[in-house]
Amino acid sequence: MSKQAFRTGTVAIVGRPNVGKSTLMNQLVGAHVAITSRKAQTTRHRINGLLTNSDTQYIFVDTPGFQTRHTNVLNKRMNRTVQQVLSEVDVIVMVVEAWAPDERDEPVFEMLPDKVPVILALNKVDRIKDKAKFAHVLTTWAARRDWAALVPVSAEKGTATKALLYEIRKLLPEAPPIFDADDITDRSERFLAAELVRERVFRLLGDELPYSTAVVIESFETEPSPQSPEGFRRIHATIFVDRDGHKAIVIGEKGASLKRIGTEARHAMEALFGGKVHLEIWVRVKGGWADSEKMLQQFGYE
Ligand SMILES: Nc1nc2c(ncn2[C@@H]2O[C@H](COP(=O)(O)OP(=O)(O)OP(=O)(O)O)[C@@H](O)[C@H]2O)c(=O)[nH]1
Repeated sequence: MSKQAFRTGTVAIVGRPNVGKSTLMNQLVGAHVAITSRKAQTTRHRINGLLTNSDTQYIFVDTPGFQTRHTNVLNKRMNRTVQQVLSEVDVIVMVVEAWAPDERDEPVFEMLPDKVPVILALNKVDRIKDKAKFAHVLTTWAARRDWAALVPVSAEKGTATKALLYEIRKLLPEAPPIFDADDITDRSERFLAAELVRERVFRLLGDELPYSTAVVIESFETEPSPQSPEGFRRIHATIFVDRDGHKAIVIGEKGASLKRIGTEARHAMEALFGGKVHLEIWVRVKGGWADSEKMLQQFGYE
């Protein structure tokens, strides 16, 4: 049998909050996920995860801060960024909940570009009881646009996620891999953990905090865990800012920003490291850090 041509391409996973995007991403990329913010400079977009197997490299790109709930100026601008990213990927996977179309899916649906193939992943099928109703949901979605495929999945149980990868592969261009499969193994988990927190700070607050933050991992402990062979990690990080005003921005109203940074960074760490993570983040003001060579070294910027 002749060997299949290698395929490499970019994939964006979109969907309204809580439909299971992170869970799906974790299932798809498994242990091979790589957050490679430095590497990301070699492609046009930031990378959320990477899966390389014998014939395909899936590059899952980040769609920063897609917001449907609030429509302030910043969010509108961020949504334009999302649209830009979506128009440039090879494949889009739109995730919805399988039991019924939901009007909250509409803003995401409306953002889908015409020129990029879109796969509809109907997630959480493990909770489907009424098969006839589900068939109706499928037909309703099928009529809405020319989907590349409709794939019922359970991100949580891992049902049909292989089928989804198969459908994605079909739509990727023939090309050699961009990343080595194990390119990041020389990066310590500690380093990656700091990058993940920093990435979230930039992703959520980048416009307000240009380059004035640094992240230091104060402690990083891995304990054995009966629930997971990869262990349980306790990570304590500090976000350094150089002004009190910036500290307030990072923390946000009633701590909302910091909470979101923590939750998203923790999800990303769990995807990357494989086991559960307990993440604690503090914000400290350290004036002028960006000008101090000693501090820069301490923060890992040579
Ligand atoms: N029953 C069931 N629950 C699922 C499945 N996939 C995800 N969930 C649950 O749905 C909830 C949301 O999952 P997430 O992966 O955090 O969803 P998300 O779309 O990334 O959410 P945001 O980060 O808010 O955008 C979690 O409680 C998951 O456990 C599934 O296949 N079946």
